[in-house]
Amino acid sequence: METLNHLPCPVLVTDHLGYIQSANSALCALINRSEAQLQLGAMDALFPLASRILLQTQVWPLLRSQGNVAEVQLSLLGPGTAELPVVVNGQRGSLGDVACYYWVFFVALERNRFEFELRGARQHAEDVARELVDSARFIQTITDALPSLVAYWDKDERCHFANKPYLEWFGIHPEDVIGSTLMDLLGPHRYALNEPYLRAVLAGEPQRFERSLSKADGSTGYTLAHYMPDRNAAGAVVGFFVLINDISSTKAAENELKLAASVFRNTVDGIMVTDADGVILSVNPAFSSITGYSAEDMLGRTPALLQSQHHDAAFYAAKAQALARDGHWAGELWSRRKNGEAFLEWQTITSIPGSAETPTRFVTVFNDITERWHKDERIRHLALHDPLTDLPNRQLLMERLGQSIAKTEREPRPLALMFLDLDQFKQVNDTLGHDRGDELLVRVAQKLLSQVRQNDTVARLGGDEFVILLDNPLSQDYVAQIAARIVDALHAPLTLGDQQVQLGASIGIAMHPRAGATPAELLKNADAAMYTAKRAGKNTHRFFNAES
Ligand SMILES: Nc1nc2c(ncn2[C@@H]2O[C@H](COP(=O)(O)OP(=O)(O)OP(=O)(O)O)[C@@H](O)[C@H]2O)c(=O)[nH]1
Repeated sequence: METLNHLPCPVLVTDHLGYIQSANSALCALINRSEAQLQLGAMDALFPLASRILLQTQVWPLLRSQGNVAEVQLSLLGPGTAELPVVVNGQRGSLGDVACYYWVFFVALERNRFEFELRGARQHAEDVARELVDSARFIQTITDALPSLVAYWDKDERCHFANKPYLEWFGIHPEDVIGSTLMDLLGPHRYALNEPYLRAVLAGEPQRFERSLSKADGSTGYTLAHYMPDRNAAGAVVGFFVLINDISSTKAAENELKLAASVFRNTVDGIMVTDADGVILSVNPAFSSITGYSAEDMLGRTPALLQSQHHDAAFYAAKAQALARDGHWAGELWSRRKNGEAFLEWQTITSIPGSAETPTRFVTVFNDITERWHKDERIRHLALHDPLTDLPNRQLLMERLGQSIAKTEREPRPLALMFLDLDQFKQVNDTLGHDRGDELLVRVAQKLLSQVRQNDTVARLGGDEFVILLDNPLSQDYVAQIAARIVDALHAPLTLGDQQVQLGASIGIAMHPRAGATPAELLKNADAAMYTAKRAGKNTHRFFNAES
């Protein structure tokens, strides 16, 4: 019975009649009796009357029939007259071959404390469990509301947690995800792609990688994934957290930006970005190669640095006004390179309206069309000039004549048209050759130009026929003087190679408007007057006279 003494609660062993076989030290201490005093006495003696009645009427019958009783509230006689409330549990047992009964007492006070502690522990466990449930729900709710995909996988690659976006991305039912493996989720192909990162994170290395990731709906998103190792208290990796962000739109925007930056760098068009005050914020390499100004030259300056002398202040003012009104301007513009050379550009300026976050910007895109302009000019020139002498041809002469006539309608003034034909030119060709004839025609052109003013026109109609348009000559006498001067100048001997040549010229003059109101009329009548001069003996001039 020694073992009973190790028990912290009071214990009594009786025979089937209730005689005490043994009592442990906890019981002896409780009721302040020695075991010897108790030995072989009736257990009833340990209880006050009320408890004894309960024992005999309730407890023993139950114990005999069932073999045990539990949680019976009785009182023990304590030291003096004290009654100690106890809770009694009885259990049938045996000592060798003899049946016996074990009685275990819980002192109510202790029992209450124990129960209190037990209740407290239970409450605590419930609270912890509730907290766990609450925190799981909290995490689930929070992560479900995130745009990111969140999951947790253990070291065996089994899923313990996945938020709603994660489930939706992969098209998994919430019930199916917990416990499923990564291989189940990803399939062999995607698993193989992810495997290096899995190995690395399970080896304790956080992973960050970008990847196209197909969705359950068949579309593909561009993602940025993070794998973060989860370690236990001992530092061993027990799983890993997954955080995936869909960065498709950021990536697309990034790609657009990259493309725009690449266009900015590589386009052959010059690009200049200014702020609302026209201060240059950036220029591209093509800008520098066209203008000769580096980015360092231009940043912080204004485009005024490029202005040429080709346009007046009104031009620039009109351009600024159109830009302010329409947010856009396009046109040709002469500008100046760093080396001072003028160049023609085709320029487009677009204003990019600002917002609260972004200020207004002006983007100027231009290309150098000087060369094309020169080519066009050359073509235009060739179309309107005589290739041999470079004098205006018939078409240009008629245009200018038309313009001059139109001008006289606004501000009346005299116009004289001289038709000049060389005398005996054929002979030059015949005797000196066609090349010498050409040379002579060029010399004649030069002589004619030297006889007239800047705003007069000397044209060659072809062969040895020239026309001179005198714009606003002082008088008919003045015209006659010029004609005589020209005849004299052409009559002066010329040296062609080693030959001396003396030419003559016949000039017919039509005065506007008397000798014709239209270019064609004037030309026809000047031609007629020239024939009159030829008939009069050549090397002279005649005015057109309608009566003659
Ligand atoms: N060298 C050269 N000769 C030309 C050119 N175009 C026309 N001719 C020649 O110029 C001559 C002009 O003819 P005409 O005006 O009838 O001859 P002309 O000898 O001046 O006769 P008159 O005017 O009556 O004095 C012709 O012999 C043409 O072949 C040219 O571009 N170069």
